[in-house]
Parts: sequence; C-alpha cells; structure tokens
Amino acid sequence: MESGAPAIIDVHGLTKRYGGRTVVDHLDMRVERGRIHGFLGPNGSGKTTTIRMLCGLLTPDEGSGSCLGFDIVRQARRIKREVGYMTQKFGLYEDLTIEENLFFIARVYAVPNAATRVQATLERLGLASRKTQLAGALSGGWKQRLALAACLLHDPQLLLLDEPTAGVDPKARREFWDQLHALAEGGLTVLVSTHYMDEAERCHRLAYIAYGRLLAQGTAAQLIAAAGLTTWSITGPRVGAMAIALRDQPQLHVASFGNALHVSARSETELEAALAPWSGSDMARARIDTSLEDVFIALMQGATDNYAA
Ligand SMILES: Nc1ncnc2c1ncn2[C@@H]1O[C@H](COP(=O)(O)OP(=O)(O)OP(=O)(O)O)[C@@H](O)[C@H]1O
Repeated sequence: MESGAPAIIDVHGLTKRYGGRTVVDHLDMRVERGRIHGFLGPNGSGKTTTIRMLCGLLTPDEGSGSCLGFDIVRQARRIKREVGYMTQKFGLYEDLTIEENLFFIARVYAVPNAATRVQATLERLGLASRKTQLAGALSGGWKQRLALAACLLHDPQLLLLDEPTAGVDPKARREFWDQLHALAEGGLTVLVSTHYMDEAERCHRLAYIAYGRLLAQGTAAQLIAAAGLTTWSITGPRVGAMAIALRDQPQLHVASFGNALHVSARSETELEAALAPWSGSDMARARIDTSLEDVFIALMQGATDNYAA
C-alpha cells in the first residue's frame, strides 16, 4: 500500500504495556511526507499512547523505527524538538491574548526571531486580525486554531494532533480541516486522531486501531475494497426489531443511520439468508456502496478485546 513517497514516520512492532495490559500491540505504521494521515479507533484503543511514543514522550517496551529520520528510542529528545504536538486538552492561558500566548510559547521553547515567527504564524493561520482577543473569550473553533498556531511556531515538519476538533461545531471543524489541507499543500505532514467520519474522509490515508492492534491502513478506497463487504440499506416499520434480531449474528455488521438500517457482511449468500425472513411489502431495501463507517463498524465488531482478562 506504499506510494513511494518518503516516510516521515516508519515504525515496526511498537508495543506499550501498563501493568499486565498491552495497550499498543506490535503496531507497524508508515506516514508519508506532505500527507494527512487519519488515526481512528474506539475510545481507549491506544491512539494517544501511540502518538506519544512517536513523538518521544513515551518509551516503547518493544519495537523500533524512526520519526523525522531520528530513532524513536535513542533520539527521542531530538524528535520532541522537531514535531508539533497538540494534546487533547487546551493548554494555553485563557487570560492572555492570542498574541501574548504565542509570545509566551516562543519564549518557553526559545524560538529564534520570536517577533517574526509570531507575526508569520498569526498570518499563516488567519489569526492576525484577532491577535488582541483573550484566548478565554474565543469560541471552541478559534481556540483550536490558536492551539494549532502554538504547535507551528517552531516551524515543525510534522504535526501530531490528538483529537484536535473534539466538541467543535461542524463549520469550525471544516475550517480547521481546510487549514490542515493548506498546511499539507505546503509540505507539512500531519498525523491526526479523530472520531469523526467526515474528517476520516478528508485524510489522504487512514489507520484504524482497536484494542491496541492496527487492523487496517491505507486510503479510504483501499480500506473499503480490503473489507470486501456487501452492504444493504433497509427501511420500513420493522427496522428496529430487525436491528435487535440481526445484531446477534456474528457474520453481520449492523448499524442504524437515521430511519435506515445498514447491514453488511463478507458473504453475499449469508447476507441474503439473514435478510430473507425480513422481506415483505412494508420493507424496502437497496444495495448501497459500503461506506467508511460501515467498514469501521465491521472492523470493530471483528476485533477481539485483549484487555478483557
Ligand atoms: N499512564 C497509563 N497508565 C495505565 N494505563 C494507561 C495509561 N495511559 C493510557 N492507559 C490505558 O491505555 C489504553 C489506551 O489509551 P489511549 O489514551 O492511548 O487510547 P485512545 O485511543 O487515545 O483513546 P481516546 O480515543 O479515548 O482518546 C486505555 O485503556 C488507557 O486507560
């Protein structure tokens, strides 16, 4: 699934254990220059832990590889200096203005030519006209943009963003992603974790993790093709009862989308057999293209919980 572009992140067998639990389990990941890589998976699947190992903040228990050409174990300090890492928590000062926050960060990280860098970053992210606003008075979307600006001050080649738009409204999320695409156009590489499906669809490549194990990696089209699912959309008064009945069948992947029920399976024959008892003049069904969300539901349902023990 490699395109031949240079790897900014190339790691193999990355593993992290806490107590007796393996929370990241022999994970291989390759991230290419100038692309936006989405990192998806359910809560607690190991995304933050992986990101922290990649940027040198956590030492893996097993595994090896490089990030920005530096060894993730032996040169962790170099990596920390070279990446922009945005954590899930807004870590800026609410009683400082946008500009004061950026100057503060520039001083803490000893960014050379701070005044020039702050000005350039304000303009790069469309924050210049708001620079005197207090961070605490900003909407969620603008706060995230300021946090992104703080990560970019030292001009990193790689951004690691951990759920940067959680809780942000759809318009602000779209603008944030327009910004990410503009940065990627300029050669920046982005690894971004998200739970939002519309954001997954905006990534050049995706990785899906569950229970610490990487289950799929590639473009959206590659993930959909590799899943090999047939999907039907069913509507009618009995879809509620149908969902309850079909969810017990392990070969089926079932999810409600508004008034419609999506049912997917690898085997068309098994799918037909499962749906047959539910046919009738009150139920309408149509074969649809399998969506990324259908694929993630199937991957999640097929994953085994290695934490449960
Ligand atoms: N310092 C720690 N000590 C013990 N367990 C930890 C520690 N950090 C993370 N974990 C556990 O490791 C697992 C993976 O956590 P992680 O935060 O990496 O998941 P995640 O995919 O980022 O989740 P979310 O989508 O909710 O942010 C979780 O079960 C979590 O409770």
